[in-house]
Amino acid sequence: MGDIGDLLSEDDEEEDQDYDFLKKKAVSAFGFDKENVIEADKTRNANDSYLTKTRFDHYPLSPLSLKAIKDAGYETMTVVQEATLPIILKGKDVLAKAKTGTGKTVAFLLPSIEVVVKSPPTSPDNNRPPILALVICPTRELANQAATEANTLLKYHPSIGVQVVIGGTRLGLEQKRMQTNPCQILVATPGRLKDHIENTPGFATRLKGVKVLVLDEADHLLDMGFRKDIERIISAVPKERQTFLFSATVPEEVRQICLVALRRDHEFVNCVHEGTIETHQQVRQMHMIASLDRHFSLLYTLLREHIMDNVDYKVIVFCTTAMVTKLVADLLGELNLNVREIHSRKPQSYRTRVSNEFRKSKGLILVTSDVSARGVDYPDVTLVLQVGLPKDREQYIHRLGRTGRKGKEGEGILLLAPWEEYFLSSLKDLPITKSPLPSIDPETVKKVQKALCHVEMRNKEAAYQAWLGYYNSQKMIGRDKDRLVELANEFSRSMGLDNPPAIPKLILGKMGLKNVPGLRAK
Ligand SMILES: Nc1ncnc2c1ncn2[C@@H]1O[C@H](COP(=O)(O)OP(=O)(O)OP(=O)(O)O)[C@@H](O)[C@H]1O
Repeated sequence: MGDIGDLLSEDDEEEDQDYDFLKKKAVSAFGFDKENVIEADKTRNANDSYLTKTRFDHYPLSPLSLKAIKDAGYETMTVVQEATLPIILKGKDVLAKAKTGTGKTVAFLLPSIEVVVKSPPTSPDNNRPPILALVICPTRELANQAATEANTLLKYHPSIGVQVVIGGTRLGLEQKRMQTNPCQILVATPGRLKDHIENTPGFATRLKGVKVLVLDEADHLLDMGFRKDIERIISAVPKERQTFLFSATVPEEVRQICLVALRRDHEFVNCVHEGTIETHQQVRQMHMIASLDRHFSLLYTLLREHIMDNVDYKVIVFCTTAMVTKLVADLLGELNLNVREIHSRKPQSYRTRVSNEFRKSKGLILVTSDVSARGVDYPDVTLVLQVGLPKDREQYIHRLGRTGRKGKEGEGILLLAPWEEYFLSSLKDLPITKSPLPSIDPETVKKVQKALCHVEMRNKEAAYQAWLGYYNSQKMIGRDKDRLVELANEFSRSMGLDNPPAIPKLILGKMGLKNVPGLRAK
């Protein structure tokens, strides 16, 4: 993504759709009132455990799948698996809401594999063998992760194959793999799937065999810039199919939009009981308010304290954009912390390698943009630190959900500037408490300032431009352009710059910031 790409959030966010129009269209088309809402069994989940006592062999699943489940160490079903499997096995569409880290991937993969197992084998001379199950994920890491989980479950199904199509890899390589290897199950990111529909000979024919469509992180797929791609994908698969939409968050406005993908008699399985919180009780949530000029020193202090208190520390630091992520990673590296970075400006091979390394490691800090906000399953993360305004409440919840997985404990800190404090009103139902700021000794301030001097100027320029683009798109901040520029220049000073970097006129034009006082154009 070029410079302009940084003005958008990671996923090419488009202008918010006109929800009212879509809501009316969806409700009139499908009759929202037909939806049947099922609350997962409350009694089982009294202590907020993610596991039930129900064994997988309680259900008529393929013995080969059960064998793989046993090998994977999955002894009993999680709440969402127990709640959705019987409904899916009855052939119904499902919209499922369940907390982060509670096994949603297996919940949709297991029944998808059952559909494949029960489908008649394709004749070997069919050079367009049908793709029977299509799983859509919003990010590349998530697609790779879901494919890996699928392969775990397919351990004893040698004739069933999973393929992955994601951006950042050569289209031709993916075409070859899908042609030469079994591909009854395809896991894809929306943009790259659309590429194949439009450019891979015979691919559209193969999609006509789809019996199961899964939208993982469904609310994200339906509300961001993905919408058009998702609608294109839905039009490319048969209407006669089962559809599963899964997420840890299902905001009301998305409930309506889900109807463009689901049958009117679908079931809404809600594993987050009414009146309970959408985050995990065992995850301690704090927020801190500090002026921008203290953020880098505070971040360093908080990380050092966490490292000293947790020998097996494993930290994720979320930043607002790819370029701010790069700046923070460079700074923390200069401060000799053990840091890796993942964002959209890194090549896919690098992202995959770092993602796999972080999954297996402890004693590591991953600085990342929202490409790692949802779904990625990194075991034993001890702290999630969110620096600056999350895109919205849902993104805060998903980011926090990178810790506290599988019932484990965890910690979340949200670091905001005073003018970002309004965001907390969207979290008021969550157990997030205000934490006093740790004391920052003058030596630390000096050390951070010195480290900042070693961060390349072009990284600071890119971070400044991306910062401006991000906050320009946040309604509460971006609507007062003069104030936005004042705040951006405060951010510029926090990077140690005496003068804010100049920004190309074209970019300023795109942002609607031409001639705003305080900006330098080039
Ligand atoms: N029945 C089970 N028993 C034990 N562990 C399980 C079971 N099912 C899945 N898991 C494991 O639980 C972890 C979390 O699963 P998964 O990543 O699917 O969570 P999720 O609900 O999709 O989270 P998110 O909302 O963040 O996407 C994974 O490591 C997975 O292997």
